[in-house]
Amino acid sequence: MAEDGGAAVTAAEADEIERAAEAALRPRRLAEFVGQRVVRDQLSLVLEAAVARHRPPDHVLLAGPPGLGKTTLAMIVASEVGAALRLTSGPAITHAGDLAAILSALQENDVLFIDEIHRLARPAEEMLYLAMEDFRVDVVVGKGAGATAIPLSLPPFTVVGATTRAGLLPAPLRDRFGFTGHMDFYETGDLERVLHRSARLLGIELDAEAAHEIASRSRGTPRIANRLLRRVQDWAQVRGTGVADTAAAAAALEVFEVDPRGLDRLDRAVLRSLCTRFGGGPVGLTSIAMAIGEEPETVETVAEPFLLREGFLTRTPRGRVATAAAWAHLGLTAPEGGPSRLFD
Ligand SMILES: Nc1ncnc2c1ncn2[C@@H]1O[C@H](COP(=O)(O)OP(=O)(O)OP(=O)(O)O)[C@@H](O)[C@H]1O
Repeated sequence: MAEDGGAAVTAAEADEIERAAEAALRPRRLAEFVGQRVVRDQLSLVLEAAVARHRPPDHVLLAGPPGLGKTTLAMIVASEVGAALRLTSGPAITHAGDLAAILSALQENDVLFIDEIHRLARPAEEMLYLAMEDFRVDVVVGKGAGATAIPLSLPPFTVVGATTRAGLLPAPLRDRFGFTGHMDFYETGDLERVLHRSARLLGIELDAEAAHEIASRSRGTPRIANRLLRRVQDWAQVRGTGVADTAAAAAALEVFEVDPRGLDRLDRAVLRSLCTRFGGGPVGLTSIAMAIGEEPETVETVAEPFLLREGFLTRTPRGRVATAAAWAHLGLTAPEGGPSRLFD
């Protein structure tokens, strides 16, 4: 049976199982964090300097596509400086009052992780500037003309913000971060190291060729690599020899519809709609998202960065355009004078 057991599980339970499996594989210290050498070196300097000065580190912004390790790094920041971590997210803070409650409960040196910080509501954003710069929050008491702002000073703390869309952050907020780490997709070799580490933690025997096969189909993303490893583990235990070998990897990846270039259903749906419904583009992101029944943000943050990087898609001022590689990958013929003409 698969790791989520034979009994029916709800979608929420399945999510919970995935989250727990993910949490068990998180590196706890910077030295265990594989890849992202530039960000790791920069962060290591910032954290060591803060520890030497006995002061909380500067606020840190982590930018990059989902699943590259932003939450993991936020946890590492807290553990490296021996601080407690508080977690929240932009969408969870619907009123400035929610943020005021979180800020006023902070203890000295705490690390406050704000995921999807680009989705903070404007009044909360303004409150955050003040808190990050002056360690102060104005608590508004009363309503209308009688409302008064009572300043409340906060202990020194560190904000670690994560965003998939750094461009959406207003400049005043971006400027309050002393350090921005730009996270990029992982090289296959780094993902192989992530997989070997995860296999050890999961108690799976993983051979080198299988690790390479899984890594090269993981879209440069450790979260995906770990998820595929668990599916290969399922296949190996149920249908194979128990060892995550090349046969298990190839079979499991086929079952879960991950193609040899690492494209999954969403990626292929984006490319297919671009080619077959919109003649290869140019077409707007919203039209593509509507055609495949997805949110524009999902297409933009989950599928598009990988498709751009792999050269299946380009962005032009008039919209998204499928490249010759996209047509070829789908086994389709580009229209006469097709994509190449569009790049003139
Ligand atoms: N450098 C790494 N080394 C080993 N494992 C990693 C690394 N980066 C991420 N992971 C693993 O990938 C998974 C996803 O990481 P994480 O949740 O930190 O990503 P994220 O960037 O915060 O994603 P999102 O923004 O979607 O929440 C975790 O299980 C973590 O163990």
